[in-house]
Amino acid sequence: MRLWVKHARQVVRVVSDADPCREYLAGPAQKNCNLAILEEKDGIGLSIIIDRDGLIADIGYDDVMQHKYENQTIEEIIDATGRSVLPGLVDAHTHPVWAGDRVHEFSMKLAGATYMDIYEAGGGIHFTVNHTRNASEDELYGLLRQRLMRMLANGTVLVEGKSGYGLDAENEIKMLRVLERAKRELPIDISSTFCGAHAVPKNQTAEEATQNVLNEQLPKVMLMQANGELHVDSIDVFCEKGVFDVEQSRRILEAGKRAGLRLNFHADELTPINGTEMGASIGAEAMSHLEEISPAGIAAMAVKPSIAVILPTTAYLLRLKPPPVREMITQGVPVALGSDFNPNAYCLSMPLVMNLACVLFGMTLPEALVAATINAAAALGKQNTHGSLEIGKYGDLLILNAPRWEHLVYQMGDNQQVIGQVIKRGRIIDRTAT
Ligand SMILES: N=CN[C@@H](CCC(=O)O)C(=O)O
Ligand SMILES: [Zn+2]
Repeated sequence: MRLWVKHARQVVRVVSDADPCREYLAGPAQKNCNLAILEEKDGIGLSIIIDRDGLIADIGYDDVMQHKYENQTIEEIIDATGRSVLPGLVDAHTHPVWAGDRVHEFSMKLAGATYMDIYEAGGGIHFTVNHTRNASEDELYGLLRQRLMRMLANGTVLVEGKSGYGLDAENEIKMLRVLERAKRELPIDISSTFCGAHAVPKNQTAEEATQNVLNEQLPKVMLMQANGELHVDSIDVFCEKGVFDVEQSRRILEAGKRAGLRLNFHADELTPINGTEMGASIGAEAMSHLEEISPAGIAAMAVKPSIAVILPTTAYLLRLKPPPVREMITQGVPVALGSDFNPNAYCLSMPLVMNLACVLFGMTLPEALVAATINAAAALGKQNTHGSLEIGKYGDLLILNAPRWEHLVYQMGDNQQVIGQVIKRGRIIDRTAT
C-alpha cells in the first residue's frame, strides 16, 4: 500500500453507497444534504488506505483497519489525530492559459466600467488575446504551471481548463498543447475544453468567427485529437449578446457534439438571451454563469439534468445579479462551483469560492461542498474517479489542520494554513514547489 492516513477525527466522504445516486447530488439530495461523514467514536479514529495505484483501497475505523492491514507493507503513514479529511476539490471552470495580466482593468471596473464596456473598447478578452498570441508555448506553460501548482496548494486536484485566448486555429491549438503538456508533467488532473468561440476577433463579424470555428479551428483540433496529440474533453462558447448569439452558439456546440465533445458553455451571464434553454435542448452536460437564467431555463436544465456551474468570483467582481442558486437547487438542477480563474477574476482558491457561494448566494456549507466535489466532477464527466472518498476512486485527499471540515470555508483567505496536507493519488504534494 502507498499510504495509510490514520487516527482522523472526521472523514468526509461526501457520498457513499448509501446514496441512491452517487454521480451527482440534485434537488433534495443537494439541499441541506446529509453528507456521508464518518466521525471518531469512543476515542477510535478513522483510517483511509491508498493502494500502489493511488486508488482508495479502504476506509474505516482504526481498529478494523489495523486488523485488516497490519501485515501489509505501507510506504507512508500520516497521523491525522484530531483532524478532518475530505476529498480533494474540483474546479469546474477556469481559463488558466494566458499571458499579460489585466490588473489595470480592475481599477477601471472599480470606477464603474462594465465588463462589456471594456470588451467593446478592445480590452478584456481582446487584450489577453494579443498577449497570448505573442507568447511562446514555453512561456505559456511556465505561467500555467505556476497557476496550477497554486490551485493544487489550495486544495484543487482536478481542474477544467479552457483555451479561448487564441481565436484562430494556430493559437487555440497552441493553448490546448500547453494544457496537454501540463497533463503529462503536473500532479493535478486537467479536463481540457476547446473554447475557440470565446470572443469575436476584432477584424471579424460574429458570423465570420462562427465560420472560422466551424470550418478551421474545430476540424484541426479534432484531427489532432484523432492522432492522439490532443485529448480535449469539451467544447465551449461564450453565448452572449454582442459575442456569439444563441443560434451561432448552437451551431458550434452541435458541431462539437458531432465530433464527440461534451458540451459545457457560458450561458446567460450578462443578458437574458435564453442560452440555457438552447443548451438544454441540445443536451449540454454543463452550463456556466447563469446569472440571467430564466425560470424556463431552470426547468429545462432540470430535465436531463444539465449541471449548473456557478462562478461566484465573477458575479462578485463584476457586481452582477446573483444567479438564482436556491431556485435551481429547489427545481432539481445539480449545482457545481468553479473559480472562473481568468485575467478578469484572478482567483486560484476553491475554498474562497465556496465561502462566496455561501455568503453571496445563500448556499449552505454542505451544498457548497457537494458543488465543489462530486457535482463539479460530474460537470466534467469525472464522477467515477473524483469528487468523493469511495473505494476505487483516486486517493486525492485534503487533511485539514482542524477537527471539522467546515473550517476550510470558515477560515477564509488563508487556505494553505487550514489545509495541512494535499494528497494526490496517495502522494503528499510539496506545496513549496512552484
Ligand atoms: N465570460 C466569458 N469568459 C470569462 C472571462 C474571460 C476574460 O474576461 O478573460 C468568464 O467566464 O468570466
Ligand atoms: Zn469563463
